Order: sequence, then structure tokens, then C-alpha cells
Amino acid sequence: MRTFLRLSGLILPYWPSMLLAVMLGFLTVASNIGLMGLSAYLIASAALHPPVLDLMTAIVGVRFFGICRAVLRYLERYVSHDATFRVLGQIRVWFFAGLEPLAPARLLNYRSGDLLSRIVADVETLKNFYLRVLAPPLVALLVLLLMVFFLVRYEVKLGILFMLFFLGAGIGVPLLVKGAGRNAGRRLVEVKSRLNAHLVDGIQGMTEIIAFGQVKTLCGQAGGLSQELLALQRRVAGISGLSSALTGLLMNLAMWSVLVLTIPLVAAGKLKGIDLAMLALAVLSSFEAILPLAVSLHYLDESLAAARRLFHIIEAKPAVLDSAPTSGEKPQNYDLQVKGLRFRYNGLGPWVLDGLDLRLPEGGRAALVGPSGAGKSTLVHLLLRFWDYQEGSICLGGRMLNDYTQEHLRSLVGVVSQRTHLFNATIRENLLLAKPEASEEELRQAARRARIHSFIQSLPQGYDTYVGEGGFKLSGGQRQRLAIARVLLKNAPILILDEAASGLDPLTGQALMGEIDELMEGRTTLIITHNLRGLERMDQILVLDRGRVVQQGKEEMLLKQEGLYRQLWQISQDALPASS
Ligand SMILES: Nc1ncnc2c1ncn2[C@@H]1O[C@H](COP(=O)(O)OP(=O)(O)OP(=O)(O)O)[C@@H](O)[C@H]1O
Repeated sequence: MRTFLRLSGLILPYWPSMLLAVMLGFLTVASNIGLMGLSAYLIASAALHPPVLDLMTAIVGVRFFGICRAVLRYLERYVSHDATFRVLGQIRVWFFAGLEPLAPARLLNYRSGDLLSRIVADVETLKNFYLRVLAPPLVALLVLLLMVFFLVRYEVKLGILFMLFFLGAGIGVPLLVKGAGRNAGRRLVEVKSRLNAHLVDGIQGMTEIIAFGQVKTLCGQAGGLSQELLALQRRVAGISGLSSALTGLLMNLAMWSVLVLTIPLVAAGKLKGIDLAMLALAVLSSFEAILPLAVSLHYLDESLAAARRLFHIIEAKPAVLDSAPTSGEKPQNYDLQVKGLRFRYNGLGPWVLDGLDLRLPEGGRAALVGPSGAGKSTLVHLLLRFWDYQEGSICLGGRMLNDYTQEHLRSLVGVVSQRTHLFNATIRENLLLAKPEASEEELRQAARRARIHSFIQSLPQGYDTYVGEGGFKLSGGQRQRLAIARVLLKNAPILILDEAASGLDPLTGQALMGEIDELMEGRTTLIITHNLRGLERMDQILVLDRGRVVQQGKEEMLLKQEGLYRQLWQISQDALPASS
């Protein structure tokens, strides 16, 4: 019920259009009743050969209702679909805005295909809620009132009889369909989502799937889910056919009963013979309002399942909340101080950072090194407030980190990571992401400083070249240079380089260090790296192991000590190619 009310609440801003659509729907069915009833009356009257003039009113009426029916149906479809698509557009924006504060911490629990399925398929499913669940019962109710009012004027029993059949078809059949469907609507939504998630996962990991010869397994799993979906769709189609047959049966039985009741009235002279056909056809055509009701409970089931999946995500509490209204102020300086920092990803898990200390003055350069899983990237997540820490403190410019809004904090930090995401857009659009208002000259200047300008110029379409999905048309080094150009454009006072040169061959990696040097100029810089070459330029190196700083100092000093840094350095030297 709560989901139903919440979903209905989303259309509140559009209620005038929805109400208009219901009125137009009612008038369309009423026109059909008028058209059929009057046509029957006209044919019956004509059989008695009256003067043509006597038939003129009925002839004009038939034309009027015929035209009205077509025009009103068009208007009803136009208004209801226009309002519905506006509501869906609004829901998409609302859902996307709700997702943003949940990224990345809360969204890690969902498969990307599942999220895609929610934002596309589930939102699309909701169109049935407005078109096939809410409007048809209201139209049917108005038609019921109209017909009962019309029929009791002839005979009270006629009105009661009609009401029984109408309610039987309008309430009984949908309940029967719901029972026979056994939650088919909800299961359809679930299976569609599983199939979507499976296919998106498969497409994203296609290279690995081919490389490991798992194409058949993937196709088999997709085939299994498709079969499940097909079986459900078959059941829904079968039920829908059955419901149409039942409604048709009740509709014809209603007409037959009306005839059984009215023929004796004609014989008794209480009803004109020419009214007989009119009443029968009016009753028959009024069931047009009932037809959409047969599957409305199925659509209600489906819509509520889709809405629950959307609300479930939106209602999740973000991992990080902005608390300080005054946090838009510029910090006094860009000193970074971390004291006794303790953090774990979930309440019962192990501490990933366990009493970490770090002091990095404005403009200083620190490198964070250590074995895999030591917690280096986790510190970056905390510095960017993707998660909030549990104990200790992080201060920026003398103020606690959570005094800054997430937006403000992130505007102060430029990040180059190993997995720079490039959008499937042009080089220019990818660069402008960092500073949408940047001029052409600023763009070129940043590219020059990142030493990628000449390469871009050499491309036939220059800055308007499309980089492909994830930037696959560029080499690893070129992608990283674009990432550096982006950060140069952003011109943030704090810089974080998270494995910015890893995954590149030693020569490219080394060449990139020149660009990175340029980038670090005048910025408070934290570098995370497994590559221990070039660290002599850092003011300090912190060696992290199992969430704690186990060694700290200049490289020269660390190399003199027995300890983890020397071990790591030794391993990295052994791994170097002989020529380098
Ligand atoms: N989102 C997460 N949820 C739960 N645990 C996580 C999450 N991200 C990382 N971890 C765990 O936290 C620990 C530290 O991970 P982190 O990525 O910070 O290490 P790292 O030092 O950066 O490693 P690498 O050098 O391999 O990138 C690991 O044990 C990892 O499994």
C-alpha cells in the first residue's frame, strides 16, 4: 500500500492532465454507447418505413457520436501518453539524482546491468501504472454510473442486472486473472532484470569470456534466463487471452439477459419495440470500459514490483552525508594532516586503516608505497570522502574534512588514477569535463603541457576525434596524458596520483613522469605507487603495511634502513629489464 501511495504521489503534479485523460476516456466510451445505441434505434425505426424527416435527428446523432468517438479517442491517447511520459521523465531524473549521493560506496553492491535495468526497464514498466492501472477503473466507474442512470429510467431491474454483470467483469475477472497469474508480473520484472544484468556483465567482460573459452557457458546461462522469461510471458499472454474471453462472455451474457428481461416488457406494451435493440447494443458497447480492467491487477503487480526496486535504491542511506552549511569557504591553506586514522568498510570487518598518521604541508610531495592490500587506495577514498572514517581525524587547511561538502572538497582535488575513464565522445568533450567553460586556448595549453597536443594535432579530426568506448582507440600512455591534461585544466590545488603510470611499459611510464613533474608543480601532492623509481624527488615516503605506517622519511634514509622499503626496492630493481 505504501508503494502504491508513493507511486501515486509522483503523479500529483500532473493530476489535471491525468483527470482530463480520464474524462476524455469516459466521453469516448460514452460516444461509443451513443453511437451503437442510436444506430440500433435508427435501424429499428427505419424498418417501420417512417418519413425520412423523422429519422433526421437520429442520423445526425449517429454522425455526431461517430466523429466524437474518433476525435475523443485520439485526444485521450494524446493527453494520457503525454502526461505519462512527462511523469516517466521526471522519475528518471529523480532516480538519477537519488543515485548520485550513493556512488560509489552504496552502489558497489549492485551489478551495473541491474542498475541499468532499474533505470531503463523498471521506469518504463511504470508507464502501465498510470495508463493501465489508475485510469481504467475510474473510466469504468463513470460508465457504470451513466449506464445505471440510463437503464433504471426504463426499468430498475435492468439497472441492477447490468450492474451485476459489469461488476462481475470489472472486479471478478481481474481477481481471477491475478490468482491464475501467481505473481507473474513481479516475477517478470525480476527475471528481466536478471537477464539484463547477465547480458551487460557478459558484454563488459567479453574479451575474458572469449579468452577463457566460456562463450558457450555464457550463452547457456542467457538461454536459461530467456526460457524462464519466455515461460512467464507465455503464461501472461495465456491469462490475458483467457481474461478477454471471460470478459467477452460476460458482456454477451449481459446483453442476452437484458433481452430476456426486456422482451416480456415489449410484449406487455411497457417498452417500445424499437428501444429493444438500442438497449441491447448500448449495454454491449458499454463493456468497452471493462476490457482494460481484465489485466489491470497484473499490471499493478508488475508496476509495484518495479517501483519497489527503484525505491529500495533511493531509500538507501548514503555512506557520506554533508553536514556543514558553512563549508563553502576557501581553506586557509592546503596542508593535509591525518592523525590516528582508523577505518573499515563494514562494521564487523577488519580495520583496513589502523591508526594511520600523515602530515603533508601545502605544496609538499608525499609518496605512499606498500604491498597490495595495505590500504593505500582506501586512504584516497577517505580523502575524497567516498566513505567516512570511524576513528581519528583528517584535516585540510586546519579544518576537519567533514566540514567540507563533498562537492567543495572534490573541487579542490585533482585525481589521476590507473583506470581513467574516458567517455565515448570526442577528445575535446573529454577534456571539457574538467572545466566546461575552458576556452580553446586553455584546452590546447593543457594538452601541450601534458605533451599530447602534437599527437592530437596529427589526427585527421584533431580535438574532434572520437576516442571510442572507454578510450579504446588510444594507447594506455595517451589515455593517461589526457587524464593529466584534464587535471591541468581543473587546476586543483591538491593532487592525487593513484598508480597513474602503472600498466604502462617502463619507457612510457618514465616519459610520463616528466608530465607528472609538471603537474605536481606548486600543488600538495600524494602519489600512490608500486613503482619505486623516481621517488628521490618526493619530500617524504610513507611505507604502509596492513593499514599502518611502518616507515617514513626521504628515500635516501629509507634505503639505509633495514625494513620493508628496502625489500620492496630490491624486488623492484630485480624486476627491471637489464637495459634500463
Ligand atoms: N569496497 C570495499 N569493500 C570492502 N573491502 C574493501 C573494499 N575496497 C577495498 N577493500 C579491502 O580493503 C583492503 C585494502 O584495499 P586497498 O584497495 O586500499 O589496498 P591497496 O593498498 O590500494 O592495494 P593495491 O596496491 O593492490 O591497489 C583490501 O583488503 C581490500 O580487500
